[in-house]
Amino acid sequence: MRKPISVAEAIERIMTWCQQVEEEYVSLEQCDGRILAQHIEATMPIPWFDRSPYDGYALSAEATAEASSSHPVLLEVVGTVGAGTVWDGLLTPKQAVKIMTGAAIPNGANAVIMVELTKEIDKEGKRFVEIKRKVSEGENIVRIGEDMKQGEVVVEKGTVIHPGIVAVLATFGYDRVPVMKKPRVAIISTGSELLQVYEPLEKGKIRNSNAYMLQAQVRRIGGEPILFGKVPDTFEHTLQVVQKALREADVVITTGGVSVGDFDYIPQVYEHLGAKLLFNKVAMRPGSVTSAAVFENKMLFGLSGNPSACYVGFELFARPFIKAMLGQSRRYLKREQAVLQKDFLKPNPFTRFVRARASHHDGLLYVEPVGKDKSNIVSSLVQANALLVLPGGTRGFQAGDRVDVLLFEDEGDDIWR
Ligand SMILES: Nc1nc2c(c(=O)[nH]1)N[C@H]1C(S)=C(S)[C@@H](COP(=O)(O)OP(=O)(O)OC[C@H]3O[C@@H](n4cnc5c(N)ncnc54)[C@H](O)[C@@H]3O)O[C@H]1N2
Ligand code: MOO
Ligand SMILES: [Mg+2]
Repeated sequence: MRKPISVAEAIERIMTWCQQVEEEYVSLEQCDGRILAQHIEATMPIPWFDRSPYDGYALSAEATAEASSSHPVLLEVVGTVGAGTVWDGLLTPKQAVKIMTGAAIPNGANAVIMVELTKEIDKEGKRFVEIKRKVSEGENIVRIGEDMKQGEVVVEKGTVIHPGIVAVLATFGYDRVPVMKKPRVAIISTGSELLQVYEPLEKGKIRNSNAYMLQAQVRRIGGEPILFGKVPDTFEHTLQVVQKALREADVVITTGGVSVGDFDYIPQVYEHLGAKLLFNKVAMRPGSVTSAAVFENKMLFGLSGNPSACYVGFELFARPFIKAMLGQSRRYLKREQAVLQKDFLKPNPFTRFVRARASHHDGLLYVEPVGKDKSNIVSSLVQANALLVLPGGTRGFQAGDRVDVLLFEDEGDDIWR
């Protein structure tokens, strides 16, 4: 007899065994999608020199104090400076330097006027710029540190590196980027009925779909999946491959063979290894037989063989564990309230996680169950972007009811509620 525990209790038992992975360095070109292992602190102010945001003329604002359309001011243009070059002299109040966007402000200048507001005039072989309005001190100058101040934490560790963060890393000269090592996650499919996806079908056999589904789920959260293929349902074969996986990976996930059938060997494998069983029954549907055990500080997840139960088991248990290994605080599926769009009248003796599609309309989140809801179903995983959570002990829900949903693609929550 197996004793069911709640999902919350199962998560708690797992999470106490979680250890963060080490960090490693990858090139800037390869860092997107990885998880930052250190805070990124501004090592200098950005920009680090005063610069012009426009093409125009750098000048001393005082010289334009009396300028108007009836009394234009003429300043002598003593040079031109483009981005990347520097005008070395010291500007006097009667002078201006033509300046381009991104160029450093010359010494002596304290404002820039846009080229559209000026006219350049040639007089006795000299260049002058005509200015018909007052320019204030500091106008059109991007100041040192305006973007980022020295010492400021710009990106926190644990953040998934996205294109904007790549830009910040390049700005500070990160040629190599400290990221969390990817946890190596072994994936073992058990089942004598399983075929390679390319093998011809035979009566009673099916293709191994769970392995590839799990591989994609592991990748989606930043882990490194390692496929250990499929094993026939014998104790020896199953034990052997689990032992090999324990040697080579940080986390071991098996699918199938975890229930009470004659050829379900995962419970015996845990026992033979002397692994510490954390649970072997969770009060939930699908995936009530989901199990977890610890061997030499490595987590073994025994997920159901049924595809939808396997998918849900991964998202509820393996996902937060792997994300925590990666140092991410938002490790749990994001939970939100939504309006149910269709009746779901089945009673829920255990907490039920229904594959569903959530979508926003006019600021409200709506959710509807998708496809067939049995745990052996694959097709409903196509449309699902969320799980509808129907608490154990409830009798059924009607369209219009407020329900909880867990969102697959969201950044996630810090806590399991
Ligand atoms: N007497 C009982 N029988 C069952 C119970 C129960 O409580 N009492 N629970 C049922 C439920 S619910 C589930 S879920 C399954 C869980 O079984 P296992 O985790 O042991 O998985 P298997 O028996 O190995 O396989 C179940 C099902 O999934 C198919 N499968 C397995 N691996 C794959 C794969 N890699 N890719 C695609 N499909 C796979 C397999 O062929 C079976 O049809 O137990 C119920 N029975
Ligand atoms: O473990 Mo089964 O998927 O509960 O239906
Ligand atoms: Mg079975």
